[in-house]
Amino acid sequence: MSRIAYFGPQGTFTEQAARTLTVDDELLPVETIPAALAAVRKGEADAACVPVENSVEGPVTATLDGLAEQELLVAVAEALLPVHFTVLARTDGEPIRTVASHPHALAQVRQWLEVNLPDARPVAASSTAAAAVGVRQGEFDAAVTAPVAAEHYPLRVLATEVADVRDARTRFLLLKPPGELPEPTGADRTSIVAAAANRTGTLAELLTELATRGINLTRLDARPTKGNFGEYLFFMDFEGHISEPRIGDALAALRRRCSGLRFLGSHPRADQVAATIQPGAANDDFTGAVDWVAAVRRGELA
Ligand SMILES: O=C(O)C(=O)C[C@]1(C(=O)O)C=C[C@@H](O)C=C1
Repeated sequence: MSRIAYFGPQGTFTEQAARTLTVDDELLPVETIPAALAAVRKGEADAACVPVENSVEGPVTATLDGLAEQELLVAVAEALLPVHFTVLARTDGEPIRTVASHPHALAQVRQWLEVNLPDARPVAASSTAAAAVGVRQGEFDAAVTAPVAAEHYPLRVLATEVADVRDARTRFLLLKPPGELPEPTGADRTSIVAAAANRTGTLAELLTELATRGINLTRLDARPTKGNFGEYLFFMDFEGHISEPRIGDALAALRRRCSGLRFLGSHPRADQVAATIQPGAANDDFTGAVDWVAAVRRGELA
């Protein structure tokens, strides 16, 4: 049985994601995303489950920063959850003056709050479930939570299915120390973080390495290096698996071009969308071309 640290406490969306990614494993709630990553790095957990991006609010920066720093962790699986919220309130019927949640959650219900709780002040909490704990303890009057939080925290259900944007989704990663990679499935995602020199055209050069190999980018986020203005780390997700010749070829080219490159994993996509393969960019095209060069070198082909 593995120990999975997840961004908790109990009743977060991340707990739901961890349950879809694990079977019979021990789930360990921790208060923050850095704490979940640290638990794996310190050997207190075998894997960590954390959110990485939301279709409305974009990247979860604590996860990106945590993956760029310290010992390497790689994603071995992902989960995609639909995101709509339940609003839980104190049970004494007092007016609601504060409404707490994770900043990503508050951003996804801004319009709903303006219409339905116009007098309530939004307050950032470390997670949606931590906000519910805060309401139980009398710190806040209401919390914007995952639907499952209502089962863990006995509070008054003020509203369900709350979301400014229908069909919002959050993607979660299961992260482990480097080891055996998941098998390729044909519908995989590879993630990297690249440090590039601050000069004209570097980002375009990196993207061109993918584009010329017919590799479809699925996410691009820039995070500051926290040093000089203008210096960024580029987080890229693209279709394909490192075991494929076309992806290996692209990674080798990126490795040459970047001042620093971290491989953050190749794993099956939760939506099972198969990679788009451009003409001339199939794995057979890459291996065939390498074989041809070898034959020419041996003097077998003109
Ligand atoms: O606080 C939680 O419940 C989380 O799992 C975090 C998180 C996020 O980081 O985006 C997950 C999904 C929702 O988009 C809102 C919050």
